[in-house]
Amino acid sequence: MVPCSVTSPSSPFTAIIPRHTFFSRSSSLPLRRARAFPINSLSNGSSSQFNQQLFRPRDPPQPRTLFPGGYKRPELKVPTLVLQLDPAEVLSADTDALALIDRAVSKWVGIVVLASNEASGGKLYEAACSLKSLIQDRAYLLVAERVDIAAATAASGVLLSDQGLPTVVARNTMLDSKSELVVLPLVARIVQTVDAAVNASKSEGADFLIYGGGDLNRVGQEVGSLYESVKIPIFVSCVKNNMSYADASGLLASGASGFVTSLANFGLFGDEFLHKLFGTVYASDDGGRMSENKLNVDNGFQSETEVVAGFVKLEDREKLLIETERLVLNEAIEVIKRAAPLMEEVSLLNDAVSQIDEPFLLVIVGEFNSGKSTVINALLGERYLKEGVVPTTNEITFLRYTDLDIEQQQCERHPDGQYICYIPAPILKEMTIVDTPGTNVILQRQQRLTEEFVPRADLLLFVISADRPLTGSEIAFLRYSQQWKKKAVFVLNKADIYQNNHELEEAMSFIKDNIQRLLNTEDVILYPVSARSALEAKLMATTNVGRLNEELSTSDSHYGATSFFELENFLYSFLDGSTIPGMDRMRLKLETPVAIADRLISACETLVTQDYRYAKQDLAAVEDIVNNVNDFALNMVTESLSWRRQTLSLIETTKSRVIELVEANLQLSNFDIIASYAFKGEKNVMPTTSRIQNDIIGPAVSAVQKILEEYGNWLYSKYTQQGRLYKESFEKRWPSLSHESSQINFETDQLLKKVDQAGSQVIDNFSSNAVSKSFEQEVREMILGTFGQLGVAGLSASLLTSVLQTTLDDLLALGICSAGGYLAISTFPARRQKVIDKVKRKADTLAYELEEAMKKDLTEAIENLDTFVKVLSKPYQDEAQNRLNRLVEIQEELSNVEKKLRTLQIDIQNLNVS
Ligand SMILES: Nc1nc2c(ncn2[C@@H]2O[C@H](COP(=O)(O)OP(=O)(O)OP(=O)(O)O)[C@@H](O)[C@H]2O)c(=O)[nH]1
Repeated sequence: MVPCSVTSPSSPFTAIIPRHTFFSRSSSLPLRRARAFPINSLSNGSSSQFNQQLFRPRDPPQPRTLFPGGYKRPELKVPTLVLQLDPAEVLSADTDALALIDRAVSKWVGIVVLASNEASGGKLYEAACSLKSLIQDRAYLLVAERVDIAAATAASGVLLSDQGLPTVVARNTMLDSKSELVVLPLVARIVQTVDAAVNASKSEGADFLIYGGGDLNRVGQEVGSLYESVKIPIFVSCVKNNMSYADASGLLASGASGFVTSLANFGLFGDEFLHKLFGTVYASDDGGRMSENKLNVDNGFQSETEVVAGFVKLEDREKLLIETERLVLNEAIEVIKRAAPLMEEVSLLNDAVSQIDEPFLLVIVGEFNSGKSTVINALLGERYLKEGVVPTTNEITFLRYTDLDIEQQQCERHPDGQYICYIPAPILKEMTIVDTPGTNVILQRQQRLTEEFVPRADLLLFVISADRPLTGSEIAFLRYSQQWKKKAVFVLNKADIYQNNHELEEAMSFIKDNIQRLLNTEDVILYPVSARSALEAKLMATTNVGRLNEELSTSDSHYGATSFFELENFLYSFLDGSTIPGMDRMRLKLETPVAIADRLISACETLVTQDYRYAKQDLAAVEDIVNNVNDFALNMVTESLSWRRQTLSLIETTKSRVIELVEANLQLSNFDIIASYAFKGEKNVMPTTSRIQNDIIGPAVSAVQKILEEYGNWLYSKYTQQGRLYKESFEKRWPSLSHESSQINFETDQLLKKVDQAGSQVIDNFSSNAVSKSFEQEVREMILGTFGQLGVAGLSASLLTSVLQTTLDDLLALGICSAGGYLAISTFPARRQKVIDKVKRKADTLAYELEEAMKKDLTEAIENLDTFVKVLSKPYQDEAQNRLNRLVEIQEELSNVEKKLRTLQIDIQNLNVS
């Protein structure tokens, strides 16, 4: 199957979806809430066990982040429209239809469902691919029924009919098909009845429902009746209905999260209709229910959204700051992604940015059994969380506020191991409390879950148990949390176990001193409490939480309980924006993402600096290899000297032997013999000449030829071997680049081919025959010169006899011209010397030419090698240089964004300064 050419493989909003968030409305109050059951019963009921099994976090094949506890959950802003499309509509060449889809997803539509409508698999696949590239990340794309096609096209999920696959099977099939998925696929179900809706939302774990069509009044009523029992979004199918404004607003008012529309119907709505519809919904006040939606709706039609809960009700100044912060942090995210594309922890920052205006997160941490759950229960005034001597908290548990009574509270269990529980405790109006698994549990997963969560905390409440104050693992955890610059408040719980005040004070000062040393600060807040006593006291007292603290703090004499209320007072003052702790709280909230960004940026800087150093080293290594040719050349020059010496000495020896022979043979005593050869003409070779040629020069030439051949081979093997060494060095150091350079390989191989050997050419051009001939010519000229002066009278009889037949005329002429024998003969040594000089000159010239030619061969070989290395090194050099340039740019970007973060930090610190 040809893969979709769609670039974005993940669901929309991936970048801003917090891993723990189950639809953004859970970040405040759910739009629809199920009937509540006690939190503890979640782990008791059989259906919940089934759920636990279904939603057991899958162990990813490889950790994808530092926080491998689970997947991200997609986030959906409601109310929204679901656009149902037919494959034929998508594949038609109707540009108006495509433009309408484009308009729909750019503003009103959050989910697009591609109906299968009996289309062939191929058509459906094609339509899904086109749709995906058309809608991009602007809406979720779900394929009806066909999990295989949803998986193949990297759609966001699948819509199942009530007869379709079980939800969990569909989800797991999609997860299995893409091991690198970080965002959970969406699985929605079409239901036709109230029972089916309840079943699909609870035991099946569907992400949202589409309530089947039919009479809108009836459907509206049924959806309304589901309000209490189904907490996931319900969209009413109105594909076949002509929706009036009254119908649509009625459905939304009854609790529907939106409705499903066809393209044709959507075309009829018009912007005014939609503005009016959604505008009314947001403006209406139905006792809080609709206003709760406003927190989460921001896909184009909530510009004047008014946020309601706790700290999200921000002053203009804070709002402005948050906007600036969001911009800077988004910029930081981009820079981090560029600087360290593999740094998966950037998802932390994404999460932090997306939660920037969510309620304050008070995160309770501590070793297992230290009393975290009891502390939280005491804060909440009810035994909402399980307590026990064995580890009881296995998941990150978010406690959020609900104004529904205790019977209606509810928990949502997420596949990534997190609970979100809604509790009507007043403190939760102002902050979300997060219970975490103990940090020294044997199961590493729990420890990891807590560690992962630390960066997201706005304030850590560190619970230390009085029976084991400050253990090694507590210190390790504290150190870890400080890497994220987290502010922590310490609680010494179970203070009731101390026999007396002295013991307590001793423990307090031990803990304080150590924490002060560890955190390098004097400012350590430590409350000794007995959470158990405080909880018992609260439970015994009146249910009127408003009066409770006051009454207990004055009436209860138990130290632990009383001091617990001091902790509570501190936390409340922390929540009050008009107090100094309250201002601190705002700052902490704003600083949380900045601290994460800081940490990631500094990690990036370390990485980039390291990369820069590596790139520099690479560049230097390339230059070293290139420069090494000089060293190699020097060595070669030295080594080549011996070759030249050998050659020259051979020529020298030859020269000496020739001279010796000349001197021995060109004697006046055997002048007649030489002269007889001279006069016999060129056809007769003198014995001296033939000895020079055959015995001396001939063998010498062969010997020189041999040396030169060996020299050539030596040269060739040396520089090709060196060339290969260079090549291997490059390939070994940068294996990833070597396969790309096959063209380079070819070019460089050509360069390493044998050089033309000038030395051999010189010696080949040197002919011993020609040299002998020229020598003989010289001798002959010498004889004739001498003989011409001597005259015929000076010649011996034998000489005359031998020459008379052929050169009588000349001899006569010579004799007539002769001035005197003595004079003639006396010039003989000088003439012989001339011959010897000529022999010497000839030999020296040859020696010179050979030496130059051998040097030329060497130079050429070195130049070839130099060019070879330069060509070979070019891609490596370019790569290192480009990397270096890019890293310099990134360093600059990092330092710019860091400066902005600094400014932001100053602004946050000056939050109260107008
Ligand atoms: N004496 C005494 N015992 C306490 C106090 N607070 C909690 N405990 C007991 O300590 C045990 C552990 O309490 P939990 O609240 O479950 O501790 P936890 O830290 O939440 O435990 P995990 O969730 O398993 O990590 C329980 O038996 C509690 O009753 C206290 O103030 N005094």
